[in-house]
Amino acid sequence: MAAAPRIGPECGRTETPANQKYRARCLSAADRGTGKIMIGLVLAGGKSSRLGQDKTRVVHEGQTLLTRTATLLQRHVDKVYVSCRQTIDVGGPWPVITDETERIGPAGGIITALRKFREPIFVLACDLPFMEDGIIERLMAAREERPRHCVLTTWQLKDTGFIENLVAIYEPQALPLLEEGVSQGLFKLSRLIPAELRHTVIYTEDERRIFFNVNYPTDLEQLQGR
Ligand SMILES: Nc1nc2c(ncn2[C@@H]2O[C@H](COP(=O)(O)OP(=O)(O)OP(=O)(O)O)[C@@H](O)[C@H]2O)c(=O)[nH]1
Repeated sequence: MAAAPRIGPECGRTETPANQKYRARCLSAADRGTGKIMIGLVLAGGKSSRLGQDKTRVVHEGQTLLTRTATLLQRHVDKVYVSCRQTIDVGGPWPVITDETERIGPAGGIITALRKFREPIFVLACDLPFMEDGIIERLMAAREERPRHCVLTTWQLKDTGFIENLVAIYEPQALPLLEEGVSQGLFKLSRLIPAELRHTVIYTEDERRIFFNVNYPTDLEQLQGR
């Protein structure tokens, strides 16, 4: 069965003229945007409410999750920024970008960075302790091969179809779609970019452990082998 459309009148959202215009612009985007990605964005502005402690400070193998993630991403891009709701001590050389719009979760951080740079951005959540260089490299290679209209290159779990929106490359052409969705009250990234504008790379059940993320105290216990 075909996936349900996530944008437009078919899914109950109002398709405004502005939305249609943005969509057409994205679909006809001529600049394919190949070449090295310069900007990396580590998302670190969450509330960690389920974990009950600041997940950026969780230490794993001698490093905080924030330091580990920023250091990993730094190996693949020119400049890494840390995305937060307010200025924090990131414990490293990475500049902080504070969200222009609050209370919309990771979308706020991504929108703020896309507005600032107008360049493709490699987005990585800070709570992925087993993330690897190979995953970043494979996503970058996949971006080079994407259909030219796609504004997002991201990972998808083979068996369930689950989309990993926070290990992903957002093109500048994604910005109007994100802004439009947010203005309509949609904050979940999975609903902001329609499937036809998304280029996905499949990962298997065996690779799932690489995408393990720390959300709950039980995840932390698992991470620390308790
Ligand atoms: N810049 C920014 N990053 C965010 C925001 N909300 C979440 N993130 C980051 O996005 C990633 C995924 O966050 P979630 O696990 O969904 O949310 P969380 O706030 O960390 O945790 P919960 O409060 O338990 O939902 C993490 O790296 C967060 O730090 C936000 O409002 N702004």
